Amino acid sequence: MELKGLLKTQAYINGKWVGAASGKTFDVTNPATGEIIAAIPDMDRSDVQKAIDAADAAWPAYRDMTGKERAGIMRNWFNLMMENKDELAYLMTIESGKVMTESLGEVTYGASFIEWFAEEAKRAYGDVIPQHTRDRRLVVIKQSVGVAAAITPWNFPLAMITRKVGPALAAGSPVIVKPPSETPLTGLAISYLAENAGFPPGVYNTVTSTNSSEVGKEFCENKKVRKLSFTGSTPVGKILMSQSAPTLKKLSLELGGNAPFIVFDDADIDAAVKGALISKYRHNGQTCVCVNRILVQDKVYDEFVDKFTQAVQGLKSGNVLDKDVQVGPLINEKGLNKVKEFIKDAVDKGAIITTGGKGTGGLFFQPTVLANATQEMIIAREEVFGPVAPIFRFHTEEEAIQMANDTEYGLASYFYSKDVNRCWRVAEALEYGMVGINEGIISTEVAPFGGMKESGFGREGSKYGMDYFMEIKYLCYGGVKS
Ligand SMILES: NC(=O)c1ccc[n+]([C@@H]2O[C@H](COP(=O)([O-])OP(=O)(O)OC[C@H]3O[C@@H](n4cnc5c(N)ncnc54)[C@H](O)[C@@H]3O)[C@@H](O)[C@H]2O)c1
Ligand SMILES: O=C[C@H](O)CS(=O)(=O)O
Repeated sequence: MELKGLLKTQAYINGKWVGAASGKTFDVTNPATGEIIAAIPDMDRSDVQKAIDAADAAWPAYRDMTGKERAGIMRNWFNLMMENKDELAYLMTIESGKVMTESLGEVTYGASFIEWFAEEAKRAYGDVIPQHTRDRRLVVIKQSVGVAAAITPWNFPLAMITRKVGPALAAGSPVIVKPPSETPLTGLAISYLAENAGFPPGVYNTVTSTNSSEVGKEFCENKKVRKLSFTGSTPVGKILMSQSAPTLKKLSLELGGNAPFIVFDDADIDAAVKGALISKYRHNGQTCVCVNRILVQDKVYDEFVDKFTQAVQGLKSGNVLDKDVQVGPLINEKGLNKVKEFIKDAVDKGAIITTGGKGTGGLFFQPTVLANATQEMIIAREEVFGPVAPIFRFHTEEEAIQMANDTEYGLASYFYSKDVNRCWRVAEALEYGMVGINEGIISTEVAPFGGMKESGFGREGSKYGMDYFMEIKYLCYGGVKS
């Protein structure tokens, strides 16, 4: 696979490809090989201010377009992403270490948000309200919120961007994207496709920087930015929320998780093993909705541990560019060391490694299963963000729900049971924004993605997604002669 023109090494502001005013750059490296892929602009606040000014200047004309006109440009962009799927996936794999099959899947998943919101752009319906007096007429309209900034994480270099800019662009809001310094190249590539799709200059902007806290402060403090949508860790989400208070910035926060995966004794165990495997080891365990804790009812605990261990041992490692490889590297040393630290803590507190537990060179680590896990272990309370599955034992439904909810996070959760009444009871009792019932993969553009508690607030995708980038305005017409 060769790069045919989607490797962009400059940032994209106001319809132009530019470097940092300072001339500074930073390297993007391949986590699977350690090789440098490219050097790209290391921007500061003055560069970001230029992007914000360009977006603000483009806003009036863009918001005055009809939803149908915006939809046409978005449809072009969706088509270009799909036409360039292989090259986008290749770029994503070499900069993120995501195995090729998952990168191909992410391009389709990420592009689906543009397809979905191109359609939603034509349906930003308001209301006509039956008037409360004879001489008035009441109408509600929805309008673009204004310039929207997006800060995104490294684990989904394309989909976390399109899940934000899709509703914004559909609503008539120009965007400034700050992709992660670990994986910015895919974001720059889709900026090039956005340019070719026909977005007017200033409507779509991408700034690149290792000075993420400075960029974040500019987004929070600059009054021209009306909306900030962030996806990343909970600690950073809290920083942004406190920084946004002085300007009362509209916020959407998609933050960390600690997903429970409950297996009841009436579950289809083979289906539960399959669901837990794909949900846990997707992107090497580096997704916010990956299973972080597997809770298995006493009667089926040993059967599940045995079958799940065997399934994990069947996962194929190797060259992440090969389409049959399922296990890639961790994103960096910090991620690798966190995995090792969590395993050591668990083993010191009584966990038993049934498979894995060792590094295999570089940033690669064996998919690992820990039996005999307990609530005292760090891995019970924090997302490991790596290929480690701790398996906890429980006795009653009430205990399972208590264990599952015993966390400050509330993003995704999963459980397997064939008892319909139990399914309703448990689904309603789990304190999570999303619940997979006999299913380990739940994310889709047609359903609302998001969490509660310290996993953040707001929803992305679905018919609800655009409302986070729109203002609701009430018009009251008086003096109407009946
Ligand atoms: N809820 C979701 O949809 C979702 C999706 C993906 C990842 N995540 C979470 O993200 C985390 C992993 O991603 P990560 O390591 O990139 O997270 P991170 O919070 O370290 O970084 C996310 C983004 O924020 C930027 N950033 C870092 N510090 C900042 C600051 N002080 N001000 C402004 N921006 C700052 C980074 O450069 C990056 O672009 C995990 O906790 C995972 O659960 C959540
Ligand atoms: O890691 C976070 C992503 O939101 C996961 S998913 O691709 O949306 O399931």
